[in-house]
Amino acid sequence: MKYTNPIISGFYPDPSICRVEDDFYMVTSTFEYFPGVPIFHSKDLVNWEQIGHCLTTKEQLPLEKTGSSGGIFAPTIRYHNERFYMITTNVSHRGNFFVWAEKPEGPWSDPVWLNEWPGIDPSLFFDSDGTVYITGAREGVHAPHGIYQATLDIETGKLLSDRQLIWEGTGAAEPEGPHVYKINGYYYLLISEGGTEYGHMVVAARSKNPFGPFESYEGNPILSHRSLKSPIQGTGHSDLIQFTDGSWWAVFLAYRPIGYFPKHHLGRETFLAPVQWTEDGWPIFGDKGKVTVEMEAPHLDTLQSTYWEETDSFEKDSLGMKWNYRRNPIESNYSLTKKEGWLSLKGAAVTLSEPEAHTFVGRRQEHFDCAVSTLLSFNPDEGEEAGLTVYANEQYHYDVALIKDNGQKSVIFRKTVGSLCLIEKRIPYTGEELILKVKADETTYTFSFTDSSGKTTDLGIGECGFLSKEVAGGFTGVYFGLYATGNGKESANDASFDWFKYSI
Ligand SMILES: OC[C@@H]1O/C(=N\O)[C@H](O)[C@H]1O
Repeated sequence: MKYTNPIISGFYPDPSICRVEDDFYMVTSTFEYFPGVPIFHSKDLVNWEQIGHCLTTKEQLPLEKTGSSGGIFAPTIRYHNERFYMITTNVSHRGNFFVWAEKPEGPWSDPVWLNEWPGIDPSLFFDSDGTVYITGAREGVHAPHGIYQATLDIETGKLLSDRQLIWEGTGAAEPEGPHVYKINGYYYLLISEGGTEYGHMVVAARSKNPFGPFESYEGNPILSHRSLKSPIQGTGHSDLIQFTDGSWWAVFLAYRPIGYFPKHHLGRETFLAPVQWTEDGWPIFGDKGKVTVEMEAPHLDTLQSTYWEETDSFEKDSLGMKWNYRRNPIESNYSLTKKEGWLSLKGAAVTLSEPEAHTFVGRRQEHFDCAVSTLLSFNPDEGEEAGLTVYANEQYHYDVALIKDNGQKSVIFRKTVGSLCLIEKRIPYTGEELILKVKADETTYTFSFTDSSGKTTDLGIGECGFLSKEVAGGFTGVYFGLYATGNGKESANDASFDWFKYSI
C-alpha cells in the first residue's frame, strides 16, 4: 500500500526510533519549546499517535533565557532491559543528559547529567555483551569535528572508558547525528554530513570492532537530495529500524521548500523510507538514496489518516499534547479553571519579541493549506494586548490582537519582520468578544476577524516566506499561538479563549 511523506508533518526534526516487539516509538527535537521531546507510537511506521513528552518538568527541561533554537537538540530513544532511554543535549543548560522510563508515556526520570560528555547528538548502543556505548558529535568548538565514542555506566552516567574519535566522516561539513547498529556481525555507523541544509546527507561506515577502525562505504551517500529537483530537500539525520516482517526502514528529517526562490516555513519534518541492502551488505535508503512523496510500504494495511479537523474547546483541566509554551511557562499566567471551559491567559510584561517567558501557548502549523480561528473575550486596560500569532521566532511573527493603547481599544494586525515592526491595520473596536482568523496557503497568510454581530473584516496578508528558515533562521517551524502581553507591565486583566479550531 502507498503512504505519503512526511509521515509526521510540521516541525518534527531529528527523528529517532526504537522497537519493542511490534510497537514502535519515535521522538523528535524541540529546542526552546516546553514540554520537550514528544514521543509517538505506531504499529505500522506510517500512522503515528503522540502518547506524551519525555521532558515535562522544569528539572528535566530548564529553559530560562534560552534563545530561539537553543535548548533541546537531537534526541535518541532506545529500549533495553525493560527500560526506555531518551538521551539528548540541552545546549542552553548543562549539555548532555538522559532520562529513562518503564512506560513510554512516562513518567520519565529526572535527568542523569553527562558532565564528562561534551558535544551534541548523543546516541546509545546496547551491545549483546552488556556493554553500553555512548556516541556523539563534536568535541566542542576547538576540537576536530567528528564522531566520538566511549563506554558508559548507564546506571550512573559515568564514562567507563576514554572518549575516542572513531570516524571523521567522508570529509563533508558537520559530521553529526550518529547512531551505531550491530547487524550481521558488523558494527554499522550511520551519520549525517553537510549540515541541516540543502547539502544534507546520510553516510555509512562499518567495522568488526565497536571502536573501529571504520571503513567508509564507497557508494556514500546512502541518502541525499543534494542538487536534486525534488519537492523534498535537506534529507538527513536518520535512524534505522527493522520492521516485524524483517524489512528495514529509516526515519529521517527533510523539508518542503516553496517557491522559485525556495523557502521552507513548516520546519524540518519526519520522513520514512524503505532500506535495501547491497549484496556486500551496505544499506541504501529509498531508490538509490532518493525518496519521494508517495512511497510503497508492502506491510501497510491501514490507510494513512488524512482527516484533520481539530477543535479545542478548553473544557478539560489540562491542555492537549499539541500545545507548547516557549521556555518554562509562568504557570500563574495560564488557567483552564478561572473561567470554566475557557483558556485564560494573563499577559506577562514581556512581549512576543523578547526572548523571555512571554505568555504564549501554541501548536505547530502542520499543513501548507489550513485555517485556524479562535474566540477571544477580553476587556484590556491601557497597554494590555491579547490575540493570535503566526510565529517563527522573536524577530519574525504576524499578530492579530485586541489592544488598548492611547485610551483606544482596537483590533490590530501587526507584522514583525526582523527589525521592521509595523501595525499595518488598526480598527477601533468597542466589543469584548471577537473571532480571530488566519487562513494559510503555500505562500500567504490571510488575516481577518468576525465581530459579535457576525460581520467579518479583512485585516491583511503576510508572506509565509518571511517566516521561513531561509529568512528567519533557526531550527524550528511556524506555530499558531494564543498570546497575551502587558507591553512592559504585567496585565491585570485575563484574556479568555473559548475555543481554538485548526482545519485543512
Ligand atoms: O537540529 C538541531 C541540530 O542540527 C543538527 N544538524 O544540523 C544536529 O544534528 C541537530 O542536533
